[in-house]
Amino acid sequence: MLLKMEGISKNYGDVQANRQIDYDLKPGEVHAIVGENGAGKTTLMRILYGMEQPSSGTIRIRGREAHFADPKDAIRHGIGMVHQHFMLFQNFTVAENIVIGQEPGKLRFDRKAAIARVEALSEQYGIRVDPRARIVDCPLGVQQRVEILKVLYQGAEIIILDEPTGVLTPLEVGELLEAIRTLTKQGKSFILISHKLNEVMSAADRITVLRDGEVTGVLETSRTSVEELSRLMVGRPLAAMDKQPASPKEKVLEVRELSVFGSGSKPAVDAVSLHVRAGEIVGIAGISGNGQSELLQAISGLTKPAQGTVSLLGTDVTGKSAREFRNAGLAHIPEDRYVWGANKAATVAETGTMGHQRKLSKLGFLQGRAVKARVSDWIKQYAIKAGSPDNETQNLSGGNLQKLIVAREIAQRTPFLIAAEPTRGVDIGAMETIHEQLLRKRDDGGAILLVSSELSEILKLSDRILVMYEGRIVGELQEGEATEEKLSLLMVGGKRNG
Ligand SMILES: Nc1ncnc2c1ncn2[C@@H]1O[C@H](COP(=O)(O)OP(=O)(O)OP(=O)(O)O)[C@@H](O)[C@H]1O
Repeated sequence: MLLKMEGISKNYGDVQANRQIDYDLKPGEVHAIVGENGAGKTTLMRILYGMEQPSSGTIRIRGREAHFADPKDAIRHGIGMVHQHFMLFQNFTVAENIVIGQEPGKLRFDRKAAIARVEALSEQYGIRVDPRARIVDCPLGVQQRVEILKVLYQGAEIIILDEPTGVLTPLEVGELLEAIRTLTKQGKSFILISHKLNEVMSAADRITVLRDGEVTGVLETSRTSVEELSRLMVGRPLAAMDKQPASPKEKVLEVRELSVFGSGSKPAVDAVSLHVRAGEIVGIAGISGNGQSELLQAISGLTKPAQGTVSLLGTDVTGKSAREFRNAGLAHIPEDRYVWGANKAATVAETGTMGHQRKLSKLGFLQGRAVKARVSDWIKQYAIKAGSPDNETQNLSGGNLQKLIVAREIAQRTPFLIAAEPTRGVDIGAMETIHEQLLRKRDDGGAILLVSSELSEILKLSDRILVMYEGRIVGELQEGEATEEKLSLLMVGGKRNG
């Protein structure tokens, strides 16, 4: 056995994040780990990568007991980790990022040698990159390949992939799965952490399921199903969702000829017009980086547009502040929960009021008890593993923080909601709850603009779908006529037939 983790436990105060976990990995194997938010997946991997020490348990590599004081130790033992948020230097080239820490050249950085090494590595493992390209200019799929080459350069035999497909396009997901297949043929092994059970089923040989810090099953992929995995993860079968046709009413959001400049010389959003009515969900499909982020920032008051107008319920709010947008009826589940949605040092209750303090204040004082009661309700309703409302936000697992922000924004009962990647990083049970809540808001007359890189999510929830490509809306499809194929074609700039 290449890797054997035995009886791993980890406590954080009263929280038992890992309980007596056994996990092993063979050479050339993909062994996935699945489980609800807060089940303990990240904790187990942080232990394997030397970022945390277990409270008890042992790790063996090829039969020999190993102790990792820090990630450098883990790397020396052949363990590499590709994090959910890539850790590359944006202004450096691909080659520089790969060799950093073990650069060729004694006194000066030997650029030519670095490029040659990266070319050889890329050839050896069949993973294509341009060593001279700067990271800022590389799409996310390429950046991920750079991360994988970087750990291979460091000598990794075991590669941990933490939620690797969250930010990828369908095409890039296919390329990643192909790269995994090529590397396992060469004897490399993968630990794959993912909430996407279909991808897990197609990539993994075995799957370990965690629930509340414990192993509830170790399954051969060929002998299990998505249904069995869900049951082991969540402890109950998932119900099919019932979506009634929409009955759209008055226009709530109206955007006219909106243009926004981003970092490039061309507008990131180019004369976009759209509207969302009360009682409908309008989905925006598109490969990330086609202007969706800039569009959302301009229609939520985070940036000012160069041109065009935005109105909410008939009031022109163009160029107003985020607070004025909120006062005019906006709630916003932001794309990046750490940049816009939460303050890590705040308590769970404070994060639960961010952006909405005024509504919860009397005579300028925040009503602490009322806030805690509300947050406690959400904790129950969305099954958020948060401990108490006084806990620190930074102790929440990624998916639990996402659930808290979603709960906060839906609970405002505003006429308009922007939902950007609302289920990124959340488990299938929570995804079901979030989808139900979004539909309920729509049925209560809310107008929702949904932006998601998950086509299945767009197709499941939207009443109308707009496709964004290079800053423009290049197509509009009604609920019944949209398919994954039609959307995918429009998303890469292709024309719609018939
Ligand atoms: N530093 C910490 N202090 C206190 N509690 C923590 C800390 N890190 C994690 N936890 C808790 O340990 C539990 C397991 O968290 P972990 O991040 O391992 O879950 P996960 O399965 O990776 O979840 P997700 O799918 O949301 O990423 C959670 O209840 C979390 O709140």
